[in-house]
Amino acid sequence: MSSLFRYSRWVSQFEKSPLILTFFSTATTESQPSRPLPPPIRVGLTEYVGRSVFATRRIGTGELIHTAKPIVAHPSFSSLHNVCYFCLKKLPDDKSHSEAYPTVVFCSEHCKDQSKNFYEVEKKADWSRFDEYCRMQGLKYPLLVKRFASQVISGVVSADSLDILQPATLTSEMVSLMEKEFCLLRSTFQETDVKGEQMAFLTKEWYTGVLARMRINAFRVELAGGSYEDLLSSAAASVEAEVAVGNAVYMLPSFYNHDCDPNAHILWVENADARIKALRDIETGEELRICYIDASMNHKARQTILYEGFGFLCNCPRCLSND
Ligand SMILES: C[S@@+](CC[C@H](N)C(=O)[O-])C[C@H]1O[C@@H](n2cnc3c(N)ncnc32)[C@H](O)[C@@H]1O
Repeated sequence: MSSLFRYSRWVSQFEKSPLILTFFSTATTESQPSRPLPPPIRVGLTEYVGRSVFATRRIGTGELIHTAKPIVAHPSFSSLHNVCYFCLKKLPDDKSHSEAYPTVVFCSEHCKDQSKNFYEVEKKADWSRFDEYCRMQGLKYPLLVKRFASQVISGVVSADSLDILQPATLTSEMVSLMEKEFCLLRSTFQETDVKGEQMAFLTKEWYTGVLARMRINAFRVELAGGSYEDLLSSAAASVEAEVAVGNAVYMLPSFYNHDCDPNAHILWVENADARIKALRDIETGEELRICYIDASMNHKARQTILYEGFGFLCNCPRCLSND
């Protein structure tokens, strides 16, 4: 069964009954963090832009709508030695290190424990050729696929767990450019004692299907820092953050469509756990949208980036009014 077919099947399930997705996420009243409430949102179909997220009650400006843990996250090359290899939290200076890869550091026993299964698989292999190729080509998503494949081999996630996400349309040229990184990924696992049947999912079709989803759904994780609790400070800090510490894919945040004048905002305070907050009052039934890009750019620049990076012509009210 092809990935495309599986994706279409999910879409037709949505058409029959809009699904309320609550997994990987919690909503809390910030004063009562110990009693998580279901998030005040549902995922449903829109007329023109596939699935989207809708408010199930009125949401106030600045409200934390929900949080989301990554399905898969990986530090960027430049952050490998100063963030936690699992949660991307900045390491204290005495834990940061300059030694060459493969040394990696976890920020806590909890993160080490969470990583135990996939890291046992990952560290069996010599990743130098794969990593060097990705570094030279400036590729970031193959690192996420490497981590996802290690998670699948270790049995903590299933190989089709990202199939529900919308895939990018890949040209045959894009697919052929992926050949080399795919072969390096597979041969690196093949050189270990991982059994053939544990790697049976690792086909070129699987690889391109996962990468097609990451191209559209992965977020650049930019940490705002632990001291920013108020919404405006967090938003400003996220824009000013020097560099992204890594990339991550989430389930629920992947259903938010884009708007150049959004009513919601995604931010990261101290690690790759995402927070979605309301930027203004949102009415029951209203669609929630975030901004995928720098909204301060002009209309033409925004349209170009959204088309080239995400493959769509933005239909938000701001773009439709040529602003
Ligand atoms: C991260 S997904 C959002 C969820 C998606 N609608 C779905 O059904 O899974 C991004 C994709 O949604 C569509 N999309 C999001 N925002 C849009 C917008 N403002 N205008 C047109 N299409 C949009 C595009 O197809 C884009 O590649």
